[in-house]
Amino acid sequence: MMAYLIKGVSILGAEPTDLYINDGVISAPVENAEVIDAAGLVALPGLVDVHTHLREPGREDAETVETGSRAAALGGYTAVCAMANTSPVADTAGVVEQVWRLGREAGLVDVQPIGAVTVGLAGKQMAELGAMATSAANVRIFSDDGFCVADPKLMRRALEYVKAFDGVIAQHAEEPRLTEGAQMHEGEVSTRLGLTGWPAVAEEAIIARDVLLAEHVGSRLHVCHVSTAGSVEVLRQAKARGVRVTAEVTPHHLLLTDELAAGYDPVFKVNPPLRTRSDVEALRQALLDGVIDVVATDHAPHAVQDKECEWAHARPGMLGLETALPIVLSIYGPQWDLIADRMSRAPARIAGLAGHGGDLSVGSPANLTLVDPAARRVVDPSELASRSRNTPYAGMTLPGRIVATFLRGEATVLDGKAVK
Ligand SMILES: NC(=O)N[C@@H](CC(=O)O)C(=O)O
Repeated sequence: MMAYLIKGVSILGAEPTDLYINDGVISAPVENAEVIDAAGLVALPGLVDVHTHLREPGREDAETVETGSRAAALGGYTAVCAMANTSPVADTAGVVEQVWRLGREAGLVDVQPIGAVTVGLAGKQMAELGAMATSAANVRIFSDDGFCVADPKLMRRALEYVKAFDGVIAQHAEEPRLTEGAQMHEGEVSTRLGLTGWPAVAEEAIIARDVLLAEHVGSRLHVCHVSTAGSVEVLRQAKARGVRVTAEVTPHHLLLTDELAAGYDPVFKVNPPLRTRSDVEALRQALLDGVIDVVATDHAPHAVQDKECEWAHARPGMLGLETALPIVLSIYGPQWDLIADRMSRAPARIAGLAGHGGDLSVGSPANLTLVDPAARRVVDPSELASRSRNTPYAGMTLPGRIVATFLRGEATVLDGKAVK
């Protein structure tokens, strides 16, 4: 294994220093290390995504574990949690072990499978959560993402069940009766465009119900892709009462608004939908306050035929892994400690991923990324490592180039390029 000397790097914005990597860990100085000139670069703990769609098994035309892992490494990630809405659904020990094994084989990031809450994501019958938890994949997060666990009795039972192994239910909060036929955020713009609306209350009502259920049974709830100002208020109150709830926001909900639907370009169709400017402002503040714990990408690759079609027929979802850090940097600037917390430490804690989200001290696992905050890059969809092209940021100039990423001391990205 190669040893590295990362020369003159700023750890989380501190004074430049030399960082050595040897034998998979941050080490004391060693001889014969490969020197990386890191003047002007910032070292962060490797990013961790609690919400990634890798599409394998089933939709390898949109993404595979390997292509998604490469996109993740290029985005500065060292671990991603793979959502269960594959085909077949990741609702058995067999499927989660398959995804976990594919992640190991790709060897670019740690791929931690998420298990489905219900069989086939159908919301009727609880999946074998225990079997997934005790499998080689060691599943701790369970989610029907793409669908809401709408049945309150089933949600309660799932919350109770995962307590036995300190698991967490990650809820896609969407009251399905309130979003039937929905195409975009319900508001002024949807009225103008004549598209069926997805009202904010459909998200807020489920979060309100679920924090009460989690409180009642004393279990852990995680809320996926929070998108409205009202949801932030529900979460703020629940946290103040001590409910064990965590929440994520996506880069696109921190940046984009429903006005973008006006061109009917399906690249802006996503679930939950892009909201209003005041929602965006509330989400930004909530991430600062810690009411929202993490930035999660909800990286949702889709094949061309599923995206480049009429708005109503297009699948919802956007790419996220390769642009997340630049988007966050463009919003918050060089607040490195905040970025490290919301994109690495907190997600590693939620997902129970020991070895990630560390402090880069000597002896700790060398999971880290080097960023050039001064570099700017125009997003070119054809240059992305993802197998899909559905980025909403095409043509935008974003700050922050990911120069290198290390997974347990092995370089996965060097000079801004994937090593394998
Ligand atoms: N977030 C999305 O817009 N899409 C997700 C699933 C979903 O939440 O609908 C996907 O898997 O494509």
